[in-house]
Amino acid sequence: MASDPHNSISYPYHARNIPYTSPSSPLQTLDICLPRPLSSSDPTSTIWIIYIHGGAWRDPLLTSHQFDPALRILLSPLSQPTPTSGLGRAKALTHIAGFATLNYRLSSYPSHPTHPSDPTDESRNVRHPAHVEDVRAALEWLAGEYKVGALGGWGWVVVGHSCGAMMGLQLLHQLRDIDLGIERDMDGVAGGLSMPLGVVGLEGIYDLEAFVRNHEEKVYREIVTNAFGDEEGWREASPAVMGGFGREIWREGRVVVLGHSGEDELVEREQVERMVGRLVGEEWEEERGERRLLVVKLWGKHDEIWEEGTQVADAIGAAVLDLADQNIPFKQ
Ligand SMILES: N[C@@H](CC(=O)c1ccccc1NC=O)C(=O)O
Repeated sequence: MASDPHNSISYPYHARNIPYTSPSSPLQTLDICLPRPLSSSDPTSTIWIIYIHGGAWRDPLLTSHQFDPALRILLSPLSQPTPTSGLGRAKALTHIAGFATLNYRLSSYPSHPTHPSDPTDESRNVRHPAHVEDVRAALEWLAGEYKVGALGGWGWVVVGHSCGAMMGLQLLHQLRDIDLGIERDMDGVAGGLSMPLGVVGLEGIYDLEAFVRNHEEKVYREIVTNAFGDEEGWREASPAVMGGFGREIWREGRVVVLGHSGEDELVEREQVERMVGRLVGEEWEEERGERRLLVVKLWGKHDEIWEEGTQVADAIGAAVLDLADQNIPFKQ
């Protein structure tokens, strides 16, 4: 563990529960980890990783901590059993300046067995686009505070699990909408925040209509209606339906990693297939090229993916190493 002689901060440095809005609810907070002093992470060769947890937009027990197992693995890559994956992770870590894992306001969940939502608690009774607006607020805070996605600062990759994967892509829609009417400068930065260099989606939901149609259990319709209102808004919220990830809109985009496990008991494979179809239709390339789509097969159940952590770490590693191999400066 290194330490900084000037202010005795030790590394890896962790800061938790930082509010990113003002006023802020306990859910509008984020956790940060810096593997080394930022002065030792050059923005031309390092990026930030931003994690968005899952939990069907409503589960109060799934939080920013969902990223902790993967973070632990990424921070100590050589302590892992398989030397080859350890080496890959070690190399990936050299290209990471910081990690942020986000909390965001949730939709209601009055039937939760241990932590039911109270109708007077605004932070547990929101509807789309409030969840992703919180994610955007977190990014704006990171841009102001840490120069993530800011001019002269660091590029970033957004990573999400389940509904968090959908939110990562919806965030691009949000940023694009802010962009409309705003002149982009030479470095592609508008409104003080650039688009990400990449997206990693794991066990993701990408098409709400298909998600509800593909499951008989009525909880699926409940979850989606609760988070998005009635059906007329579902298509517009679904990244696999709406697209908008092509070169002309997402100019900075260079890598997308989509992972799905055949053992996922909650989210069906068709979700990732629809998203892949959309991206291929927008000129993302599976084999090679500068807009790379990596589709990875994962193992384990829906939540086992983040609980176990190695596959989250390796999907992030794959995105980071792909960016590094493209040999284009990461800088914003
Ligand atoms: N634990 C969640 C369930 C959940 O997360 C979920 C259920 C079905 C399909 C996807 C899910 N999560 C996506 O973020 C709940 O209690 O609502």
